[in-house]
Amino acid sequence: MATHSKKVFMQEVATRDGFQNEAQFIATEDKVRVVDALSLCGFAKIEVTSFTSPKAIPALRDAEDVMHQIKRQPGVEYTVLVPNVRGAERALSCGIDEANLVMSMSETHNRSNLRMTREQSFEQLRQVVAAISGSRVAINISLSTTFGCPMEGDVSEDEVMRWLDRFADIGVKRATLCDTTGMAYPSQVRSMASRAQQLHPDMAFTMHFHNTRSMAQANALASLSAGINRFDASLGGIGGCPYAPGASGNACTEDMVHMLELEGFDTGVDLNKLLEVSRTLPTLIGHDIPSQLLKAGPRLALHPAPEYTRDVK
Ligand SMILES: CC(C)(COP(=O)([O-])OP(=O)([O-])OC[C@H]1O[C@@H](n2cnc3c(N)ncnc32)[C@H](O)[C@@H]1OP(=O)([O-])[O-])[C@@H](O)C(=O)NCCC(=O)NCCSC(=O)C[C@@](C)(O)CC(=O)[O-]
Repeated sequence: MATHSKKVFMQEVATRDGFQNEAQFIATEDKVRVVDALSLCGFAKIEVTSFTSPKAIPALRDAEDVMHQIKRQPGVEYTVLVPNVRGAERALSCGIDEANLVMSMSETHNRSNLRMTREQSFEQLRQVVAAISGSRVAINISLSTTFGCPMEGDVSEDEVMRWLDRFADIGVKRATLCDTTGMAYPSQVRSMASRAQQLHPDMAFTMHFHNTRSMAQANALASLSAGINRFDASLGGIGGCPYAPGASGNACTEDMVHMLELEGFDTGVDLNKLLEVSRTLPTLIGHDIPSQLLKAGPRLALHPAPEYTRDVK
């Protein structure tokens, strides 16, 4: 099952998953500046924004403007979050590379986040897939609460596989298994990842972890051991779903890249450039960020020894 490939695809989500959760509106030009800087860091994909209801997510109400103003770099895929047909129409008018569809594996979180039953969501997304299929725009489905729901508890593997089957049946070839509020743990991740790939060997899977309970890095390694090498992560570790109680920061991109590179994986991401962008975040969003690497530096960022060490005989 495990591919043992050393290539890892990093997919940056801070300007969508991170900024959606900020109380203070981030100016459009600042969002564009961050996306443009991230575009030069070596990511496979950047989730720029979301085409959700501005009443639900006021922080991203400038989605069209951001999409029209960013400077796209060759080799980077630009994706956006799409919850319904209206969102897809808006997104397609902006020349997206990928529509990242979203629905939850738990009924309660779907109702909370998207104000639809899962069946209603699926019907909306089915129409989106039918409209986009055959065009140059790729389609990904992000399955929220795959590893547990903060309101319902555990979600069974069978339930996740049932929805994966339904999306595969309508032609979706990319799927993200999302741990919305950091409930996933490594053996659960290995089991879910193995079964999903066994049932859908032609589907490209991504893992989307939150570090709510400090298990994101362990879960990333568990995913790799099960053969999944695509990861969403968020600059500075910011983010979370505003409609999931207890949601907090995503897996932090720089912390993950640092660990994966030490483990011999090729992430393609320039860690120094990334840290430069991360360093601008606290001022931009007006608060501290969870990033450990920004505080500590890479493991060989050494400190001068205290003067007195020279006199110790
Ligand atoms: C799904 C809806 C729209 C339903 O919201 P609703 O209020 O039930 O929508 P509606 O269809 O009844 O429409 C109400 C109004 O919204 C408008 N509307 C409707 N759709 C759109 C749209 N796309 N864009 C712009 N406007 C829209 C629509 O036109 C109408 O306007 P009005 O007539 O009142 O002027 C809403 O609940 C919504 O936008 N929810 C998104 C919530 C969200 O973004 N959550 C965070 C992202 S998901 C996440 O973070 C998890 C993830 C992906 O990271 C993975 C993980 O960790 O799990």
